[in-house]
Amino acid sequence: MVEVYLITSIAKIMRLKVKTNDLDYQGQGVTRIDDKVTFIKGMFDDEVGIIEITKSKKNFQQAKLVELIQKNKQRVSENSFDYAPFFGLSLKAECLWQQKITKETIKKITNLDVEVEDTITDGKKLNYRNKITLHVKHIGGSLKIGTYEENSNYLEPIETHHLALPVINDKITVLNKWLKTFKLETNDIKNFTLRTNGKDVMLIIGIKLKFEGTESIIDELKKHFESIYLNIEKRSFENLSDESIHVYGLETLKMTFNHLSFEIGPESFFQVNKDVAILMYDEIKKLTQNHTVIDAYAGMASIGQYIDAKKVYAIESNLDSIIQAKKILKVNQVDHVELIHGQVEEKLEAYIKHADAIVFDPPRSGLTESIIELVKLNQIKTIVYVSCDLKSLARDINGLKDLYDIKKIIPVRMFPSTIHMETITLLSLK
Ligand SMILES: C[S@@+](CC[C@H](N)C(=O)[O-])C[C@H]1O[C@@H](n2cnc3c(N)ncnc32)[C@H](O)[C@@H]1O
Repeated sequence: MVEVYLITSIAKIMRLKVKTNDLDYQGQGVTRIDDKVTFIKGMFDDEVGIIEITKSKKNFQQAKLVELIQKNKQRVSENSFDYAPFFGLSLKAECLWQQKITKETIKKITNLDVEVEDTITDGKKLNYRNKITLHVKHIGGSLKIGTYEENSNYLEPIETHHLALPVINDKITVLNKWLKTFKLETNDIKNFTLRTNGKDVMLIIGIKLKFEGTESIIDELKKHFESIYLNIEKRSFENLSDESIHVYGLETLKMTFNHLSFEIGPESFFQVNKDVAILMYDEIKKLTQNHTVIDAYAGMASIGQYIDAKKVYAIESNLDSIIQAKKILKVNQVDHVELIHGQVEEKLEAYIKHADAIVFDPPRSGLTESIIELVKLNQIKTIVYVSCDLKSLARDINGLKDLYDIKKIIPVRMFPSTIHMETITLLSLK
């Protein structure tokens, strides 16, 4: 029985003492209060704490931790950040949680009981991201950079981003200092994206409009960055649109990736955690050895170039990635990869007959029904499905399960200390 009692009730603030018994897929402690499931931000499972209810709905409640009284044995710190809720949890517990939610999500959506393998990890907790976007807002009379709290427009100013590589943090210090010195009036800077190859740093300044003073800002920042782009907003409020204008220094950053190298532009897709991406690609390499492979959603065909396949057909819709990939194939002396520019939905049919394996690495939305039908129609033998979203992965497995068995499913701790992860699933034709 969960111990719950009212500590205070002033106006609408309710403080309760509770014990959690589960850790949900958002990394929040879970308990029941008056038969309502309650999710508590800041708590893990098996903890006692004083909480405050922040939202109450018919079937569930949302709460936040006010004071931790008894901690989970796997808690290694009481600190946490909105963008890194698992900062306080041990490596072991984080990996087990990834296995647990993988198993549960697959079971819930497909009704299949799967054995989930050990999580792939390099053991790092912090300072791994080679790309970070920081938002910009006027606070207390000056521009501040920081991250937005989830589902809010409150900007938390930061001096350091704990997930970013140290070289990026050096530049965050530079940006903070610069914003303090040059009291900018503009409301037109939306964000700063910083990308690095570990040495050089590219700054992408996201702006709404080119405003008076843009040139002098660039002149000032030139002293501190190896490469600068302006990214002018089109219609959406997405981080990067197609409108990136090179204004200073290197046009691309050279990124080494084991025996390969890549040129990263402001919009090229590249794995944000390079060391773990190499571990993930090593696993994909084992699963596709000597096959004729379609690398679907290929980016710069980085998987296709990395694996030991007889032949790879790499399909990618982003032209910039295809252009970069074309240049880099020569540099990497890779001749087994054929690049195909276009949507997987349109191009797969023409190439599927030549292949005996497909590597799918789609965006969060996963595959379309037409792609699943095409795969089933062609009875492709091996599918390696790399996913960054468990729900769409499970939905797609559900569509394939009458013809395919899950042979392996491995969580990949690509984004340590956060609730985000990747998985590699090996599916074989029955
Ligand atoms: C998760 S990334 C994977 C990139 C690559 N496999 C890697 O490991 O670097 C997904 C890629 O799919 C591309 N993409 C998104 N929708 C697509 C579609 N319908 N057809 C082809 N490519 C698509 C994106 O441009 C992006 O490069």
